[in-house]
Amino acid sequence: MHYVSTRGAAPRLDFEQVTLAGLAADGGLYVPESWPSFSRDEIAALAGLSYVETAVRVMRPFVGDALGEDDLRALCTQAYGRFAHLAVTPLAQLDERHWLLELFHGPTLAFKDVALQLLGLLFERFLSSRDTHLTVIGATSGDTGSAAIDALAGRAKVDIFMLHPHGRVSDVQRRQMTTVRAPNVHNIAVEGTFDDAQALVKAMFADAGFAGRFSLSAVNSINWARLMAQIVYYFYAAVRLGAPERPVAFAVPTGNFGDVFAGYVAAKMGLPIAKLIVATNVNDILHRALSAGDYSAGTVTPTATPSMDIQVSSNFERLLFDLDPEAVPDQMAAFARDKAMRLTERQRAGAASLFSSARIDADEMALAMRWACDGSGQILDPHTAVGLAAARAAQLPQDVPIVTLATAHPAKFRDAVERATGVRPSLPSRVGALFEREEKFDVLPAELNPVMTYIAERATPRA
Ligand SMILES: Cc1ncc(COP(=O)(O)O)c(C=O)c1O
Ligand SMILES: N[C@@H](CCOP(=O)(O)O)C(=O)O
Repeated sequence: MHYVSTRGAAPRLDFEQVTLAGLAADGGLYVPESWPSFSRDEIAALAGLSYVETAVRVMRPFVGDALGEDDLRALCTQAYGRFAHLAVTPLAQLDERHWLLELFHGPTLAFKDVALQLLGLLFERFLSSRDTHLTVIGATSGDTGSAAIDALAGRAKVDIFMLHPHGRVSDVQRRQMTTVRAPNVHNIAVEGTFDDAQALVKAMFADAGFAGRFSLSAVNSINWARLMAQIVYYFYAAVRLGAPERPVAFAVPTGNFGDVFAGYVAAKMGLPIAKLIVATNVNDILHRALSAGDYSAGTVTPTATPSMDIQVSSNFERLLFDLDPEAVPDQMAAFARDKAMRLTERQRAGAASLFSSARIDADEMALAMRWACDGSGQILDPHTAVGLAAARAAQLPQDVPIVTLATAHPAKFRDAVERATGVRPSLPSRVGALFEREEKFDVLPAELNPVMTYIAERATPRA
């Protein structure tokens, strides 16, 4: 399997190279040259398999020759052995048609663990045979940062620099990052939004001198390996609910479009997905893009779902490329210039065949939380509640089960959950004594030079 850039001007890479590279040198995102395809029989044969076995079957075509099947199995066993639930990503039923896919049983209580626990091991594996030190730079609105730091803390040959928006993540999210004291972990709070942090990360990749000097890599979903690992749970859940015989719909609380793009890939591979429901909060660039073709970034409004307070949605570029590749370089140039661009007719029609979207405000989110709490005793995190509100509003045939991705544990957002439901969820013991540990982070302006200087002073140059 080889990978190409959405901008068409970066080298074609294999899986090992694409994992270590993160972002493409031309500013684009790597995607597989073609989608692997699963027959109905191959999908049916996933029934009854463990999460690890499902992961091996689904990811094998993407990994190609970079790892043998036994090696891939060993890494998955190690990664998912750290999850607090034997099923890794269990389903919970809310009523006769609504289900939750619980993705928060990993070490840092969010869906990011599913991919990042594996990515940490892939980095270690690929670096073990190379004389290279990796400098991982990432941007987080809270969850990617904590999951990436957990996955990389203390690993040899890697430093991680994680940028989060100062004062715009929950206290649990911040402490999960800033109380990790491994010497290879560096937390930077930027005085700006997540979009500012993400733009800084992309600008550092675009600086060939800097990227080359420090061997940069990425843990955000711009890194293909992140998305690959997220495809697995769509197969795992759909097969449990009757696929390939019965199509299943998924409602996905969305910010950077990574999680839902993994669902799109699952559909391209042959999984019968009736609909992918894109749920945004009031920062609704994706809802406007999918419903009206208008991809234009406004200012970011802080909400009770901070992980989705995003107006520049990186992985949307992968969808646009898949639907109309020639249009992408000009569209991205227009977006970089004007913070706005329009989808082509081909992109709109292609997206409409699988996606629907909804913009969920604070009241609708709180209502969904109370509905789940009163009806089935389930306490949802606010992001999951945004997904569920969109799922309940979706127009789909009655016999299609709708799975809402439960992307975080409610205890990560205790204040918002308590405000909506009156219940204050307690933190699972696996996160440790977060509130007793000392925090360490530095605050920097959201400007390229100070951030690059900070990193250059601490990172290990390429060997
Ligand atoms: C809890 C939670 N839900 C939803 C999302 C949105 O996911 P994505 O950025 O892949 O669209 C995030 C952040 O990525 C998150 O942390
Ligand atoms: N919500 C995210 C934002 C970054 O998204 P990613 O999936 O591209 O890493 C977060 O929690 O940091």
